[in-house]
Amino acid sequence: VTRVPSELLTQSVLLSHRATCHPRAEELQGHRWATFTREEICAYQSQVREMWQRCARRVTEAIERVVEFAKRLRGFLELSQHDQIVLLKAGAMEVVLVRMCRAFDAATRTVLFEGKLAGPELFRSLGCPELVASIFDLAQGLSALRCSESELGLLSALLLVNAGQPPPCPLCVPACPLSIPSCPLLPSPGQLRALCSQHLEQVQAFRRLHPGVVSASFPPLYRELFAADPADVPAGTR
Ligand SMILES: O=S(=O)(c1cccc(C(F)(F)F)c1)N1CCc2ccc(OCc3c(Cl)cncc3Cl)cc21
Repeated sequence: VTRVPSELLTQSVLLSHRATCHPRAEELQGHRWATFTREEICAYQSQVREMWQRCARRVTEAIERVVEFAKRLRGFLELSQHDQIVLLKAGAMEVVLVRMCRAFDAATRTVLFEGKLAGPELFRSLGCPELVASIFDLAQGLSALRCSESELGLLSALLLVNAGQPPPCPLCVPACPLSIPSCPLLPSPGQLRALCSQHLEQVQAFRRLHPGVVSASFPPLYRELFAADPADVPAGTR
């Protein structure tokens, strides 16, 4: 096994992270983002299907950037395609959720959405205020850590590599030095997993309320990751 010096590894993870985050770090620094007007917020709040479609498109774009990040991680492309898909299906949304903290503004508790700063109320028409609140809480907690891009990149790589593994039980962590050190401030693997499950539940609830909308107007990757019918044949095996 070729041992890569840790600083080389960190450097390559940082470069992959920087190249696949949006907005880029330079755009976030010093840029004063506008907030939505009352009229714009009311318009977003009055459209249920359109808001779901907008968010599904944004999530899908964010996941596509995480896929690109993974492909640039040393060794990822050496994995079998099956293993690559397993890790991405289990971990991409967790990385998307962690990356959101970069676009969170702690002073106003708002997050960038379609070019402007949005509070949780903008997403009211999604019909899942608890999930939206939990996502904002996660972004707030992570942004309070003031992680560097390098630290976020390493955390993202760890989440992908550990994706699908059962979260370490509190009793066995001390005995297993290789697990992610439990840091009280970092989101626990269980917390991220719970957010992803809540999102999945909400998608199922939306599909029951609005039959046909997801299959007719959501991005194919979103459908494959979050709304695959048992009858669907996974794209990778077509
Ligand atoms: O749409 S985002 O640009 C977005 C951006 C800011 C705040 C939100 C929200 F919504 F969290 F406040 C959504 N985006 C980017 C990264 C991301 C991760 C999860 C996500 O889940 C949206 C969603 C869907 Cl698709 C269906 N049911 C409930 C939810 Cl929360 C969206 C998202």
